[in-house]
Amino acid sequence: MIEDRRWKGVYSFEDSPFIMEILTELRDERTGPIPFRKGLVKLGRYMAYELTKTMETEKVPVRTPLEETEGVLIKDRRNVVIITVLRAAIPLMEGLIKVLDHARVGIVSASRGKAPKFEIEMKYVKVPQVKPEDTVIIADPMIATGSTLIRVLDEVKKYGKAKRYVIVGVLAAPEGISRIKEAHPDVEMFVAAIDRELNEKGYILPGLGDAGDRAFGAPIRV
Ligand SMILES: O=P(O)(O)OC[C@H]1O[C@H](OP(=O)(O)OP(=O)(O)O)[C@H](O)[C@@H]1O
Ligand SMILES: O=c1cc[nH]c(=O)[nH]1
Ligand SMILES: [Mg+2]
Repeated sequence: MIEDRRWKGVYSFEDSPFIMEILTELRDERTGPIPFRKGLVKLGRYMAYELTKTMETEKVPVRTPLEETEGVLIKDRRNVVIITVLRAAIPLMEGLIKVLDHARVGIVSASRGKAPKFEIEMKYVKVPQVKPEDTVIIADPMIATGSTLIRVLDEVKKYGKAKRYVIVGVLAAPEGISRIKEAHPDVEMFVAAIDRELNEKGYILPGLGDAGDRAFGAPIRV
């Protein structure tokens, strides 16, 4: 996990060959929906494991069949809310919750409109009460213009003040990170990699394409 020099509290996993190998398969245009979803689940699991290294722990007594010794309890792992941003975060959340198995889960829908406005349509919001001891993890694989996550954070912050707000994603563009940090400076970000830029349609370059469509197929309008 490396903190990027450009922003405070923004980390990538470019130092982890295993996470980079999963990302390479996700980027590959030949990867179909089944391995794509499996890759997102794997990333969620390993990124959650890495995230536990940043959580508060305490020493606890434990009795083995032979004697009393000292063990560890990750206190913060008991106080997690995962916000799943439809659609593409569904498999990422499935991975995160394997490690953060005590998590309460909120679901929000967010659909980004076309360039140049990229208006966010948010029709469905089901979020649990957020408590002061909670770490709120917002799962969304793609952080492009940042509009989606700014809107999600504005919304989620209405449900109570958390100890930490943490975005977990796969790829982020520098433009999106800067906009999110400007609007919500308290937010930490953990992404597999930070890519170069956005194209004129708001897609991340080199990126992996449309994460929702690659995981679930392109929707049609009827
Ligand atoms: O940072 P932004 O510019 O706001 O873009 C990022 C958003 O775009 C994608 O969602 P999309 O609207 O395509 O919905 P989907 O997951 O249903 O495909 C992605 O999953 C993010 O939520
Ligand atoms: O590159 C991008 C940008 C937004 N949403 C995606 O799924 N991919
Ligand atoms: Mg999409």
